[in-house]
Amino acid sequence: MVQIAIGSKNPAKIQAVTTAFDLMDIDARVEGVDVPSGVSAQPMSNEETMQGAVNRAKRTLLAGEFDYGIGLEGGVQETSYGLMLCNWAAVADRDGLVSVGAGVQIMLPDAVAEEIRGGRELGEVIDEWAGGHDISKGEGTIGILTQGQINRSQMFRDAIICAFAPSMRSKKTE
Ligand SMILES: O=P(O)(O)OP(=O)(O)OP(=O)(O)OC[C@H]1O[C@@H](n2cnc3c(O)ncnc32)[C@H](O)[C@@H]1O
Ligand SMILES: [Mg+2]
Repeated sequence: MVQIAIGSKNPAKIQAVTTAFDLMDIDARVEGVDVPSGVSAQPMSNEETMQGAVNRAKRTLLAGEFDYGIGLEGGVQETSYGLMLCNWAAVADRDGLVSVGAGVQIMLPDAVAEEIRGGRELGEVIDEWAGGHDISKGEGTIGILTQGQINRSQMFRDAIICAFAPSMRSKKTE
């Protein structure tokens, strides 16, 4: 059984890891560990969000006797079509290898984007905008904006599978 630590206690993130390993047919024990991301509470670019995921993955791996540390981070990226929601996954292993993968991206409504540009966190803004509570722990902004077609857990699940792909390939050639 593979021992996996995920650098968050957010249930949507923990669920994403569990489902990703189920889909990859890997027998895994998944534990949530609270670690700092080392980036802003609201990362403002793809690069900063990716760095947050990598920091969490590395720190999580050191938190116990784990085979892999996983970091998941949400953020935003300014584009010529407005502010996009972006999400990154990182996997760190005992050999010091780190790999990353990303989730689908979606345009944020102008009213939401303006609040975030003004310095607020998406989690709080989306709750207000959608009239919800702790949306970031459930369907997520992606769930709200896609009418539930894609939820935060599914989005991170795919990002994790992409981040884990190099490890899967190296296992096969061992
Ligand atoms: O406990 P942690 O793991 O930190 O979980 P989190 O929900 O805070 O998630 P992130 O730190 O990765 O996300 C950074 C910020 O963006 C918000 N956020 C990111 N993606 C979101 C989503 O899909 N829905 C709602 N809020 C989101 C989140 O609430 C934070 O304010
Ligand atoms: Mg956070």
